[in-house]
Amino acid sequence: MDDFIMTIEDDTEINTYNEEDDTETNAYNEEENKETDSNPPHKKNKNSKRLKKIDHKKSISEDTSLKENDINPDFSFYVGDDNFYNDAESWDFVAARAGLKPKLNTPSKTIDEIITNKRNEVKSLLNSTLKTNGQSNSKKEIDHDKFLKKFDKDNDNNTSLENDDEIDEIKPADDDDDEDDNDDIDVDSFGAGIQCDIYDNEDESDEDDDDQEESSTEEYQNNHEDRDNDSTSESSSEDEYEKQRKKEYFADESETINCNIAESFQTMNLSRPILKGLSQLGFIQPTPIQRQTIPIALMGRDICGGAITGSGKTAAFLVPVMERLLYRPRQTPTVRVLILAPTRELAIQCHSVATKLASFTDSTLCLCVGGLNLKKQETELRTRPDIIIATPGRLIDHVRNSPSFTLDTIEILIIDEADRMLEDGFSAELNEIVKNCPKSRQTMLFSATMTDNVDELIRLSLNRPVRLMIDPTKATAIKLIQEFVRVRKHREEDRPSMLVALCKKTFRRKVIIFFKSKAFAHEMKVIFGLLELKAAELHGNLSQEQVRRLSCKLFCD
Ligand SMILES: Nc1ncnc2c1ncn2[C@@H]1O[C@H](COP(=O)(O)OP(=O)(O)OP(=O)(O)O)[C@@H](O)[C@H]1O
Repeated sequence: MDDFIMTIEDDTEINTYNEEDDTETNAYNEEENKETDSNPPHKKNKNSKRLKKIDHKKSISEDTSLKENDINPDFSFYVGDDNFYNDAESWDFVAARAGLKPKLNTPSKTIDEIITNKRNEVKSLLNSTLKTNGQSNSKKEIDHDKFLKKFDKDNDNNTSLENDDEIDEIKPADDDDDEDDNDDIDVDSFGAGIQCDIYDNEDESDEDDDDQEESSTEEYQNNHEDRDNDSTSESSSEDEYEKQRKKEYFADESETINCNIAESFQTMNLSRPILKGLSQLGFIQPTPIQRQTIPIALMGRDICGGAITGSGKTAAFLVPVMERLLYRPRQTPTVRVLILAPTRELAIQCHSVATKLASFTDSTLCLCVGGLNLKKQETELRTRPDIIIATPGRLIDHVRNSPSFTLDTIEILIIDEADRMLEDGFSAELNEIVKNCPKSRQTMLFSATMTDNVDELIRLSLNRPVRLMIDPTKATAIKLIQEFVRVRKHREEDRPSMLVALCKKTFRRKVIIFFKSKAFAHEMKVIFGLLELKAAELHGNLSQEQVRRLSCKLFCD
């Protein structure tokens, strides 16, 4: 969408061209023209003589009248400072501006309008081609593959759609052996329900094997095995070392064994206002992560919690926080709890659960995320709310720029989606926040794929955290079936066309596709639109209003 908007904005810039400037230039040119007319005649003559000479040589076999028409004997080519502004004579914006004006006055189009126009254009083009080929009687659907090819050409895009046959040949990974025999045809395998670790191992060796000559295969395999053995023994000693480090870093399980007994919210010794808040949320029984986390968090221990998406991690950290806040000293308002989330959507979601949970308490909350009014937030922060729910960027903005706002009083630091926060994009911000919080705080990390990499966690200066991994053997939700399509390196350019084919033939409804970049997501949205596949894009370049409209559309339809 941005590409199109930028195009329109470029035009707008041209529109700012000053009429007065232009008039001045024209006036100036007229004067210059007069001066040019009065150029010394001898130079003209010299040039015309030279031209005539050349002309004479060339035109031996040509008609004389034609020659005279082609070459104007009065033409002069004089390169000198005086004549510099001669160029300006032809530099007339009138025509260009006249061409631009109607464009500029038209309202800017939405991406969907642009897609529809483009689609119609190509449709009519295809129809007319079919008619001229005498195939107009076949009222079949437009061949979308051809259409995409046409689109590719139009846009000089590197997306090239192969024949449908190729997509038909996507096979389960079990057929990998056959695939090697016929590499050109069946280069991509479709592995239904195959575990990823199998895929990973085979992928590497397959690619290597393809390039190996018969004679060198044995040697290669031997080397490979040797290397494997070496790396296995290395990794096993590394494992031992890591295990030891983890043992020293994390709290011993025996320390917390007595805590894992709470079967219901009532047996967790929670206060009435919290129990009321829970029942208002409709939470009757705690989920496994809540059952394990709440009692340990209430003891003030640091926690590294990992549980699958949708397992109730938010309430797992909010309940002990709310409970502890009931016993806080109330003389001076103080910011005591900081909850960090990687995105504003997650922060808003967390804030909404926290608000409901706190509705029977006197705890105060503040949402501190990008997109909201900075001044308003600053005023809210000055009231010293008990809990701040924030995204790292906006919080740092306040730490640096809001006078009198500090993190010195934080007693509990919670990092939601900690694995994402530990990624490079957030690491500098996270370090700065952690450095600004007091060392004596309680720290809790939660994530669906919680890391237990000691090196990463050391940065967050946890104090012998308790590791709570619910169902660590199951990396994903139980009902989730994972399949994969393998795209070989030399077929990378076919990735978009494969995706389109999958969405047209196999997964036709309610599909979410994740891309590595906003640009790619946008590009695919355009391609889908042109192919009459209903699709919407959702990424950080959209305004809050666009996201809200899209959410309504997605979830209310
Ligand atoms: N004890 C409970 N009883 C009933 N429903 C619950 C309970 N705890 C959480 N839920 C509901 O389960 C859903 C998922 O909860 P939540 O968002 O906290 O999960 P999560 O593990 O944080 O997921 P994500 O990783 O996507 O953030 C929410 O709709 C929430 O209202």
